Amino acid sequence: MCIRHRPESAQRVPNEVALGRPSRQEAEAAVRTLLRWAGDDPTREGLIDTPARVVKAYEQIFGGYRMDADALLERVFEDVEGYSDAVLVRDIPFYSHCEHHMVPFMGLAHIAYYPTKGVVGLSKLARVVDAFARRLQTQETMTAQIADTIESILQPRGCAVMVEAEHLCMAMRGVQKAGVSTITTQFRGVYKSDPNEQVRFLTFVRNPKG
Ligand SMILES: Nc1nc2c(ncn2[C@@H]2O[C@H](COP(=O)(O)OP(=O)(O)OP(=O)(O)O)[C@@H](O)[C@H]2O)c(=O)[nH]1
Ligand SMILES: [Zn+2]
Repeated sequence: MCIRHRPESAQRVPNEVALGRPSRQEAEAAVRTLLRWAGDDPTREGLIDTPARVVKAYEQIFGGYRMDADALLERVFEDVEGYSDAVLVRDIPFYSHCEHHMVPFMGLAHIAYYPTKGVVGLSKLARVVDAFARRLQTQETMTAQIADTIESILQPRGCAVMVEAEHLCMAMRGVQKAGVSTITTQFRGVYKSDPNEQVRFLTFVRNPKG
């Protein structure tokens, strides 16, 4: 097993101090404002604890801003008998929020990479998905960020990421089309240069579970 060390400058966590993060009290007051704007009374019994609950929920669903995705891939297992074929982790469920409406989009992520100097713990790939999903996102940005992190930290021969999701901002408001699926992909290394690798990836992703 080996742990890679990275320079501070390589870490990609937004700097909360530089962003001037508001206090919890300020965040709760903002929720009360939105409740009033929506037409309800934040002082009624059913809503009295809601601002605190919303802020607590935001800590989790936007917890990705405080996750260092690069660090999640630091530990590599080298003792795998020279295994060097693709590793594909598919059907990773995620929940994110679109940066345009702050409304959820959710779906599945599929990730493959060709290891070079050992393999990474499988759960860590799912954690990388969460690190980017738990932020305000576009699906395209999230897909690219996952691929960028795997490529820069693991330096694999190739890396493929596919994300398929439904955006509630298209289902419950606006154009109101439920059940629409959006698919985004990023192919790097051999997955970019060799169309056969893309086909193999898509075949594994689509292969029915048996
Ligand atoms: N490309 C992309 N678009 C997204 C994503 N999430 C939401 N959108 C779209 O962002 C667009 C925002 O469009 P705007 O015209 O600025 O906002 P709007 O008036 O609320 O648009 P409507 O949703 O059409 O009512 C919409 O077309 C959404 O469907 C995403 O992850 N990727
Ligand atoms: Zn949206």
